[in-house]
Amino acid sequence: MIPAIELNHVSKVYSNGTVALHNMNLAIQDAEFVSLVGPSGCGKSTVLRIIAGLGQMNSGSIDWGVCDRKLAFVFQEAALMPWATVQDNVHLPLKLAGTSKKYADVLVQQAIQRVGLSGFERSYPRELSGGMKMRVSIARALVTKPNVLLMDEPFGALDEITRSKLNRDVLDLWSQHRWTVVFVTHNIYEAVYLSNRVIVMAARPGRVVADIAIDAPYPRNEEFRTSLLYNEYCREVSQCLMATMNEQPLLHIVGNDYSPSPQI
Ligand SMILES: Nc1ncnc2c1ncn2[C@@H]1O[C@H](COP(=O)(O)OP(=O)(O)OP(=O)(O)O)[C@@H](O)[C@H]1O
Repeated sequence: MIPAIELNHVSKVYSNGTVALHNMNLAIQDAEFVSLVGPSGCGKSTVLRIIAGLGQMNSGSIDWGVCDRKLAFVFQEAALMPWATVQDNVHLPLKLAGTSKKYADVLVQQAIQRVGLSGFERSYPRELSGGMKMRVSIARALVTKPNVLLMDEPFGALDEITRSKLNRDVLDLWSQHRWTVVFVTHNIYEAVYLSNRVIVMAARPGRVVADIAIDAPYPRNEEFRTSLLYNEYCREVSQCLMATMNEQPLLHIVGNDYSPSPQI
């Protein structure tokens, strides 16, 4: 099967010499829910930005197996326009795309309803909780009917209960729409709960160190969260993460270039 997104030997060095990614390979299948976890600075956001075309790679390539590719990005900050209502915020990408007002109104209403915010169309961001703002942000991503959803720690700033609720809602939406999802999180429990696969990355330079299939059926519910299987997967991911923390850097910077660290 041709992967929906395939990173081949992708490397990224920022202009200040930081080797954010080195020789990263990752194949994501159509309709897969894949989470990236790893220590701070290991390049998770860089991967998302490169997939989204928001950043250039220095070497390597991305192959796309998705026909009619439509990407949407959800950031950690809801980044809503404070002066605009919920419906106007959700309408923004359609306005930018020049979608007719009549069709856009239908899409906006559908997206707001999907994220459970019906009745709040005319509310302003200041009148919403953190979780509701994040729902608006998700609605704004969904309104364009994406087939690839890139989420960069979308629930990192939320309390645990709100995060759990949004996790369930995202899984419900995903089971209906079957987007290909690449989800960045620091939270092992969230990653295991949501994903078909958890990719563990290490830092300096950013690279994949483990690819763990979460072999548990969907729909996943509270029963799964309290199961032995879930706990075992969380422990496995956690152990991989701990192992990455104890590693020595593999690369060092030489001018604007980088090369393997000398073996000691
Ligand atoms: N624009 C930039 N210029 C220079 N270095 C950058 C830039 N953006 C990121 N970096 C560096 O690249 C590395 C990877 O950053 P990135 O944000 O992708 O990591 P991350 O795993 O998403 O981190 P976090 O979990 O803290 O959000 C880090 O060392 C970071 O300091």
